[in-house]
Amino acid sequence: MLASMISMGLKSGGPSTPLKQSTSQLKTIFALASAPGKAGIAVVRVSGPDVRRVYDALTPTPTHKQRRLPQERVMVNRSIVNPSTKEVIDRALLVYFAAPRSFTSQDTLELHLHGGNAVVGAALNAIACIDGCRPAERGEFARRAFESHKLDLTEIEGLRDLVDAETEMQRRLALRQSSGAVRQQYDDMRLDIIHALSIVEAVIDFGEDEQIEEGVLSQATQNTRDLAAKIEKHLHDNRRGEIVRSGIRLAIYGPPNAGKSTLLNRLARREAAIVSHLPGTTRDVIQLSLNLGGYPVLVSDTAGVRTTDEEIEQMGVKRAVEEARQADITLVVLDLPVLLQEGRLDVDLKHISKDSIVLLNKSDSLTAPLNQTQLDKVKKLLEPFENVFAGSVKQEAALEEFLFTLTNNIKQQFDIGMADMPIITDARHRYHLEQCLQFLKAFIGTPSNAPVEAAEELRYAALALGRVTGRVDVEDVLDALFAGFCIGK
Ligand SMILES: Nc1nc2c(ncn2[C@@H]2O[C@H](COP(=O)(O)OP(=O)(O)OP(=O)(O)O)[C@@H](O)[C@H]2O)c(=O)[nH]1
Ligand SMILES: [Mg+2]
Repeated sequence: MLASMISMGLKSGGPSTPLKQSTSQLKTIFALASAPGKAGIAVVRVSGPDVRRVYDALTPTPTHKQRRLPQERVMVNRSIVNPSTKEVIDRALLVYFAAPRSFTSQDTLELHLHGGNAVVGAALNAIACIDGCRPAERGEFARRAFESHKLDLTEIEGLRDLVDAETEMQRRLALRQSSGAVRQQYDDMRLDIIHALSIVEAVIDFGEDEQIEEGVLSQATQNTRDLAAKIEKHLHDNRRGEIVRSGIRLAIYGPPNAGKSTLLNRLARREAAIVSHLPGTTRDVIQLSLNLGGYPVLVSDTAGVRTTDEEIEQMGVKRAVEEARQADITLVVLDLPVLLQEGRLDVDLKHISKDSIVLLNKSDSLTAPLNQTQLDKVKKLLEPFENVFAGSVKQEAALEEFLFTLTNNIKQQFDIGMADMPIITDARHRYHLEQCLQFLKAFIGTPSNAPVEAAEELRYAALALGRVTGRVDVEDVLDALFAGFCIGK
């Protein structure tokens, strides 16, 4: 019986009541919402309790007409005036969003002005003179959206990432997160924990006697085990979400003179790095951002690795090794003719990940195409590397082919297909999810005759998940759950 009541309780447990407005929320805030500088349009956003007054002050109305805010969500054309001088600032389009149907949940007015610096400056000055208004702090509109429970932290982070997205994959990831899909998953997991917690709480209150249906507690433990396994799976996502969000770090690594900087320049389509026939040309790490197949890639060209007495070059080599160590992908570039001639690797690849891609460069300067014996020999030298390609960064077709392979490799490693999109896009999420998992494991390991301790572990687990979304009100939800119960009555 208890099980069915709990599920009823879960359904009836609606969202907790919104927070009371803080003093700062009682002020009306305003800011330029579009990018600063000249543009066709500039959008100024005003939000807070004084929006009606701002509208009245900025739009002159013939005395015989009653002042009225425009219909919500309908664009209207108005002359904007300076309330003190009555001078017309601009003829603009205005949209009104009535509370709570706005981004901040408060009354909001958007002014779509002509996007000139003087127009925007005059409009902002005019609003600043209206009582109760002040310029918004960084992120304050989003903060109000969060505080009014309109958005949770993951959705706000998603919005921030959507604005920052430079590539298609970043956009996809951010859009999914900003539209609440990630929040939903965390909320579901949190609800599972609270469900288990309510059962353990019932055991504490009433003991494991006839009032609690047999098997309910063991079912809750099993559900928690399933949840722990699910969280573990999320944590083992190869950090795809975090990496795609911040950019995949790709290090070009190899001995001097192999063509590393030439490759970087071809990728950048400009002379980003100095190229010369002299070994040891590159000393510092040279970085640039690229978009490969929709994935953001931060490419680093590094100094050629060799033993040297030259102090500056030694520093460069150290940096190169460090860069390869930190990279998500390493691209090893070797000089193929030299490799064939010397019959041995002229760079130590022991510490380089075996998933790295190896480019055997300068195939164009071979006197004859690679034969099978040579190929086998090279493969043996490069064991256990499997992603090995021969080509030349100086030949357009070969370079295109190599880029195609590289992009596919990136797609495979960092795939964020719609079906299996990672939910962790931030180290913050990972930290709290790891914490949650620890508490769940502690719960699973707690003996059944210690329900108080077990409940405590679940409570912490729910709090850890709540920290991801910014909802830490376990008690609220428990209250709502228990309101639907009739245990012991
Ligand atoms: N024939 C041929 N020459 C190449 C190719 N790639 C690079 N080179 C030449 O090889 C020389 C060295 O190229 P870099 O790109 O400076 O080599 P690097 O690996 O950056 O060298 P360091 O900075 O010294 O580590 C230059 O003269 C390039 O023009 C290639 O595919 N074919
Ligand atoms: Mg170089």
